[in-house]
Amino acid sequence: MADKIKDAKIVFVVGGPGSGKGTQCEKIVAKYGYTHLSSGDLLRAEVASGSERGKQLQAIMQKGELVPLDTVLDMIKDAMIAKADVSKGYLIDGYPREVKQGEEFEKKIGAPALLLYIDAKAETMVKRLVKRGETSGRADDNEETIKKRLDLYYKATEPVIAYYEKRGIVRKIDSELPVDEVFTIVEKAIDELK
Ligand SMILES: Nc1ncnc2c1ncn2[C@H]1C[C@H](O)[C@@H](COP(=O)(O)OP(=O)(O)O)O1
Ligand SMILES: [Mg+2]
Repeated sequence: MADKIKDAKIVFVVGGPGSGKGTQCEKIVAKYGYTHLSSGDLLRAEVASGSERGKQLQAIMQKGELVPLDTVLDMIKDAMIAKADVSKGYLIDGYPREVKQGEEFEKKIGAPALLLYIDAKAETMVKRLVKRGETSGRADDNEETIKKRLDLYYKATEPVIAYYEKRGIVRKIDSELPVDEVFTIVEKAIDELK
């Protein structure tokens, strides 16, 4: 399996909830033809399927907590294999959420070539999420859960950035700017990979 995807670029897309990861990933897909895998979307699809596993996941996500590592990693891996023959690159959006998740990913799948750190202020993220909550239908886009997700982001996910910074693969993206300006910075980071 690792063989099948070893030539494809792996990009981790890391940032707080509402920072704009999904928005930028969509634009990368449109321009570069990468495969976008959002761990949250994969999990929500499982919930929507109504399976027993989905029900357990929903309870965890509603509380703003992290779901078990193996569950997420298996889903990402299956989704990557499914696209292995056509994919030039993979955007792994919303994963790793903690350093351990990154280590496990590398053991089972491969090393990232780049980490896009989508950076916005807490205040900005809250505003965007509350707004997104008006239409997203996401059970976790409410103020109480948003606060928990932000706390968990600062505690568990920021160390991920420090971990990969040591390898020199982190590109910090100022996501306070308008979407298209953010993308201009993103494009430079992706173009460096070629
Ligand atoms: N640079 C930007 N300026 C203004 N709004 C933005 C933005 N990037 C994203 N948004 C909006 C779109 C969404 O409604 C909301 C959250 O964006 P998202 O891409 O869904 O975030 P994430 O996937 O990181 O949780 O904020
Ligand atoms: Mg998202």
